[in-house]
Amino acid sequence: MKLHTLVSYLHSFSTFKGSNPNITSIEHDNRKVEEGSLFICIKGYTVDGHDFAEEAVKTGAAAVLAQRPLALGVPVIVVKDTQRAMAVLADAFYGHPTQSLRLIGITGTNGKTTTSHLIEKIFYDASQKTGLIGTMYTKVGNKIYNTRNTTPDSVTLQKAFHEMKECGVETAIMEVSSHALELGRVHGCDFDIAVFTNLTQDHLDFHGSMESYKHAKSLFFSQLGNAYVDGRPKFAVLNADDDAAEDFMKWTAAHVLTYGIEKSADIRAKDIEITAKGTQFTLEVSQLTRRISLQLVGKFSVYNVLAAFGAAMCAGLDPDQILTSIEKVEGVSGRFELVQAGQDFSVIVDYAHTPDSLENVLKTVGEFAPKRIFVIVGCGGDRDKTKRPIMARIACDLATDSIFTSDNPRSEDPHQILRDMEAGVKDKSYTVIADRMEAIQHAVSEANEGDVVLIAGKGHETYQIIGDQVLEFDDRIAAKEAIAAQKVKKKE
Ligand SMILES: CC(=O)N[C@H]1[C@@H](OP(=O)(O)OP(=O)(O)OC[C@H]2O[C@@H](n3ccc(=O)[nH]c3=O)[C@H](O)[C@@H]2O)O[C@H](CO)[C@@H](O)[C@@H]1O[C@H](C)C(=O)N[C@@H](C)C(=O)N[C@H](CCC(=O)O)C(=O)O
Ligand SMILES: Nc1ncnc2c1ncn2[C@@H]1O[C@H](COP(=O)(O)OP(=O)(O)OP(=O)(O)O)[C@@H](O)[C@H]1O
Ligand SMILES: N[C@H](CCC[C@H](N)C(=O)O)C(=O)O
Ligand SMILES: [Mg+2]
Repeated sequence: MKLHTLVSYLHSFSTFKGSNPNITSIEHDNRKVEEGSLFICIKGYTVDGHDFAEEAVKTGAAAVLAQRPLALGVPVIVVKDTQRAMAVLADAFYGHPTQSLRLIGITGTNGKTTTSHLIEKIFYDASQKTGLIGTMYTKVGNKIYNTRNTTPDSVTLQKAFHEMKECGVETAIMEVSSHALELGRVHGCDFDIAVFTNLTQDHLDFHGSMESYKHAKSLFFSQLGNAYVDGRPKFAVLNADDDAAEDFMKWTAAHVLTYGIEKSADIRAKDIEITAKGTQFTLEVSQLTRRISLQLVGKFSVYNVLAAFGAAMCAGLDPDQILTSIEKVEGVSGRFELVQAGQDFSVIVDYAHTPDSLENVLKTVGEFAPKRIFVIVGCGGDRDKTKRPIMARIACDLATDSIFTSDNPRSEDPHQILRDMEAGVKDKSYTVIADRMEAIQHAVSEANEGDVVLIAGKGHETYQIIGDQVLEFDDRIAAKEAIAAQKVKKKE
């Protein structure tokens, strides 16, 4: 696309004179620039992209978009907000892919990954070609790409949608994080269905307060558009049991479908029965009442299922077909995942890394655990510090044995993170073992027949980030190794 054509999509920019090169790609990282790229300078939290513009031009950038004039020998377009302009340009450069894709987004503190995987499974079973973007990976047709962020930056995002279009994807499902909403990563995405799971404490380091965290989430619904846009219906699927839903309902002009367990809702679950192997409940929606048998465990899983069901209903899928798909789902990687290594106690790996998710998962375990519950839990470094003492208290209140350990300390001192956790439980007993492998070994060596060991926080992650190092670490493998070593020890 020619530079002048591309730039014409921007509403306002400082006039520039100069050549009209062909733009071959859009990049905001100079290390990815190729001959003919448009390099976009982003002022980040760590560095300022403007400092890399010269390097980008040396590598072949044909033009630069910046927030201030730069003398570079290639056309420089100046805008007030390059982050916002990047979203507009990426959407245009890739041919507005989401205008002709069914796009379903899921936001909320917990349950985004699980719900998005459920929705993807439903559409896949309905013989649709699907795309998925989220915490675990980006899937385009049959191809899988690793992701750095739950919701990638606007260029990566639009590029993925474009690729989806190229390979015939009809429905794209994506997680929409609050960071993405705040930073405009999803500007330019034409969502058809916006799903809300819940709003509880997390990310206060970034948003500052629950109020502004909620505001970021609300943008998803207020920006959804009218009930019909170009003849396409727009839907907000909201969790009626979460207080925030009432406001989101007011702030969206789209059609609203609610789901819930406690309060009255369009889609309702009743008579829930939870066992270690699954969950049963009765689903009520308009004319349909059906007993559902899930392989997923916990009340929170019921919420995710209701949300996924609601989204699929909005897309016009057959309710019976949707429910058949849902009942077949065995689980999502790293979410309440059982580790079986021949031991006589249960080991569960789960991604609970917020107060609410930890409480939910421990209460769920409490529903069926006959004996002791060991929980191994840590809190991420460079993330919301205020959740640390709260998570420690939840662990001590709901488990019989709490072991505090490290969960991606990143640039922080792991011992300081542990001290922050301990501040919440001065009156309780617990064990602190900073090394995660040792913490798992400790729990495994203490657990007896019928006990449950819950390893929380890292779920599907296959790494431990300590300082700048990303070390290989997988809770599932660690647990298996610990169990095997324990068996050898017992034999000796
Ligand atoms: C706080 C935050 O969101 N940071 C994001 C931000 O990083 P940053 O502002 O530090 O970027 P930076 O390093 O200062 O770089 C500024 C600019 O210079 C460019 N640059 C940089 C270095 C260089 O050598 N050359 C160069 O051109 C960069 O490409 C960038 O355009 O922009 C990066 C590129 O888009 C993101 O990957 C990064 O996410 C980091 C990894 C992160 O940890 N984000 C978390 C907090 C986050 O966003 N989480 C949510 C999910 C949470 C949930 O699921 O609950 C998410 O959506 O992932
Ligand atoms: N609906 C829910 N309500 C509360 N807790 C939930 C819910 N669904 C899942 N959880 C808990 O939260 C953990 C994370 O779930 P999931 O990965 O689906 O959430 P997420 O919103 O994608 O998280 P992230 O923001 O880190 O990407 C699960 O392992 C489980 O413990
Ligand atoms: N999306 C979350 C994931 C947290 C996972 C946990 N293992 C941690 O590192 O804190 C975040 O980036 O805050
Ligand atoms: Mg996720």
